[in-house]
Amino acid sequence: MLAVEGLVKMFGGFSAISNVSFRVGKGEILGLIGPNGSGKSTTFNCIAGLYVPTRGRISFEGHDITGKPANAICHAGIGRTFQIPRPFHKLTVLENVALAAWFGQNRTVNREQCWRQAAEALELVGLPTTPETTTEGMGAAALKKLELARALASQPKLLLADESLNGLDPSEMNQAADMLEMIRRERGITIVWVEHIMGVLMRVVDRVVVLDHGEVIYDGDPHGAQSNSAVIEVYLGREAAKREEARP
Ligand SMILES: Nc1ncnc2c1ncn2[C@@H]1O[C@H](COP(=O)(O)OP(=O)(O)OP(=O)(O)O)[C@@H](O)[C@H]1O
Repeated sequence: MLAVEGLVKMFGGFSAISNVSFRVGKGEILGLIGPNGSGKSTTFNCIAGLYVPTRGRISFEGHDITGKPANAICHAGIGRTFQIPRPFHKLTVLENVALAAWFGQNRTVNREQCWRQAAEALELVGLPTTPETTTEGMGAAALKKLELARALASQPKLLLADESLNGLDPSEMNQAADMLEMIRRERGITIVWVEHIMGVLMRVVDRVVVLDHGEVIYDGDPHGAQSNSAVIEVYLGREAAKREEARP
């Protein structure tokens, strides 16, 4: 469904990502992980149309989307969440999501459809669908759900979920992971989940791509990643990797 090939992004003379390639199959949940500064957000932003890649190719459902702007990427069927939710606080929760349905589908749906799709998205993430609910007093977990509902309202085929667990406590993290799994199950949406908290993610992803210094160091099943010495090294340090290798 999504193919990223030889992606390079330079900021001046610095390569934030130097050679990133991976594929995402329809219906998959892929975890894109790596330590701080490994290039996850840069890769994500190249796919979502916030950055124009320096080199490489990104294709979605067989169409070249490299360098297309964010609105065109969204209209093509790729929805995204942001690490820091920034809803319009002057609008109600339902209005926030209805607006995302309207602009996310390039204004091709009518008003009634927008309200209905907004209510469906809110229901799916477990937020109130009542027209008078405001964003006032919403905590981190509820704001993340609203962010997810806004992305879902644009009716994406592929959802790019950016560090959805940031700022959540352990039980909220588990709920958020379960929710992504439920979204795939209920809506058949393919998901790329960018995250740096490895544990919870491993439970629900089908495959992980691990980045380090802007390159892919592992692409495979989650269990394999947990025993892969290169992955252990970047997460826990060289000594932990040696101990792991020495284990009988
Ligand atoms: N706009 C920019 N200008 C210059 N350097 C940048 C820019 N954005 C990212 N970088 C650098 O590119 C590298 C990759 O950053 P990126 O944010 O993609 O990593 P990340 O894996 O998402 O990290 P984190 O988990 O901390 O969000 C880092 O060294 C970062 O400092």
